[in-house]
Amino acid sequence: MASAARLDLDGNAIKPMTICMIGAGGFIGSHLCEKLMAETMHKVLAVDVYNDKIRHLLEPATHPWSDRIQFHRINIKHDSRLEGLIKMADLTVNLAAICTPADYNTRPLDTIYSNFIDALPVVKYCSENNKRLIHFSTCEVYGKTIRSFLPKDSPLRQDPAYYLLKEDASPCIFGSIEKQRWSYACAKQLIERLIYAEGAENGLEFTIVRPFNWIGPRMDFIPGIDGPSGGVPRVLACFSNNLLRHEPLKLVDGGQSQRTFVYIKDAIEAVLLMIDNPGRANGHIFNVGNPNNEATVRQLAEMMTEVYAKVSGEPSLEVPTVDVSSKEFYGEGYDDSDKRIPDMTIINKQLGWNPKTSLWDLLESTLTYQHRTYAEAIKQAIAKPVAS
Ligand SMILES: NC(=O)c1ccc[n+]([C@@H]2O[C@H](COP(=O)([O-])OP(=O)(O)OC[C@H]3O[C@@H](n4cnc5c(N)ncnc54)[C@H](O)[C@@H]3O)[C@@H](O)[C@H]2O)c1
Ligand SMILES: O=c1ccn([C@@H]2O[C@H](COP(=O)(O)OP(=O)(O)O[C@H]3OC[C@](O)(CO)[C@H]3O)[C@@H](O)[C@H]2O)c(=O)[nH]1
Repeated sequence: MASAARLDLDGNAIKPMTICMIGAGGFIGSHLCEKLMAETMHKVLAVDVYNDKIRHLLEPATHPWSDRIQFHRINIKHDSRLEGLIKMADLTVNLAAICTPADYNTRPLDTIYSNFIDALPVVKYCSENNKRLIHFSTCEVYGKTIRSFLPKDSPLRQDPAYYLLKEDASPCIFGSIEKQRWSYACAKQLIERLIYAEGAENGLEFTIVRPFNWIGPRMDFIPGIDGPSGGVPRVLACFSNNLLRHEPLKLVDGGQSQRTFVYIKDAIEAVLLMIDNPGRANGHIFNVGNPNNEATVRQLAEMMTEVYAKVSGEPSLEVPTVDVSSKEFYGEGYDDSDKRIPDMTIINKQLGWNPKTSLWDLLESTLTYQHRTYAEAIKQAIAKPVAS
């Protein structure tokens, strides 16, 4: 239970605030709502079109926090109630977005509208009403590394100067326009620039978060169980689905791309520090990731296979992975970030935050959750005769 006397990083008592959280029903939103209800006295106006992932917080009405969370089923594309909610709140956290790579090249218009156009009124209402904004961008704004353009045998490829991603120094390197994969990153970059300009010209108090592959329970959906059977979620859910169904994990273009993965619960600690320490967070762009948890997608697949066998007690397949081309998996216009390691200087200096959980440990708790939540439903779905 939350105690009233929480202190910020400078030793001052934190005053309870009202937070308008847009996209509260998603993966990150659900974890942030949980944290705010369990550990703070802040109030949340939770805005989303869905609430399945936060239903456990909304019902029953006897929860000790039930008067501190309200769900508003609103599509921010067209709902005049949004400005009123932002005005009512001290802080707006905007998480709403289309953010699954399978959509970027196949639904580029929806992707650009969602990540840029739909975010515009949120920025405008915050700026006009002098309200603080924490906006969720992405590590994808960095695009590809400089390293990826160096010859394969160049010794410079080992030099962090050519791959470490720094908020205030790294360039944003995207592919050509027909590589529609970059529609998302480009829309996110433009909204970042707009927010930054609102800060510079109109005094908007903002913080921009660039998440580096946050993963954990409730991420996306399992196709055919709690999402469309033909849907393609992000890699954690794709691989979980393969493991649950005893199918080989599909490695796109050989699984050579590299990512750093951070446990959602570690990352949420960083967001809470931003919420509670406006003096240290305002005006900053923060990388939030775990530089120690780097793996190629192939290594991730191998580790998830090993961890799943441990937590499920089921033996792994003899051939646990299969190669697939990106064109076959994602369609025309896909492209990829080669490597994503966050520089941690700014978040360390401003908020003293560091991630704690190793890749093995975070996969162990996440796959335990996936097995408990989905294994039985998958068994039943597989056993059900297909309707003719
Ligand atoms: N999870 C990550 O590792 C990661 C990495 C980089 C960036 N991000 C960013 O963080 C944010 C949240 O990501 P997530 O992983 O929780 O995604 P998510 O898809 O689980 O959550 C997004 C939520 O926004 C809601 N939403 C979308 N459009 C809406 C609209 N028009 N009106 C109301 N609600 C709407 C969705 O219903 C969903 O619940 C996104 O902006 C995403 O780009 C996340
Ligand atoms: O079955 C699969 C699914 C994916 N891959 C490859 O894994 C890499 C990571 O994929 P994913 O996590 O789906 O997405 P990205 O990391 O590329 O992009 C996300 O990063 C942050 C965010 O902004 C929001 O989460 C989003 O854009 C990738 O290389 C896939 O090709 C696979 O091999 N097999």
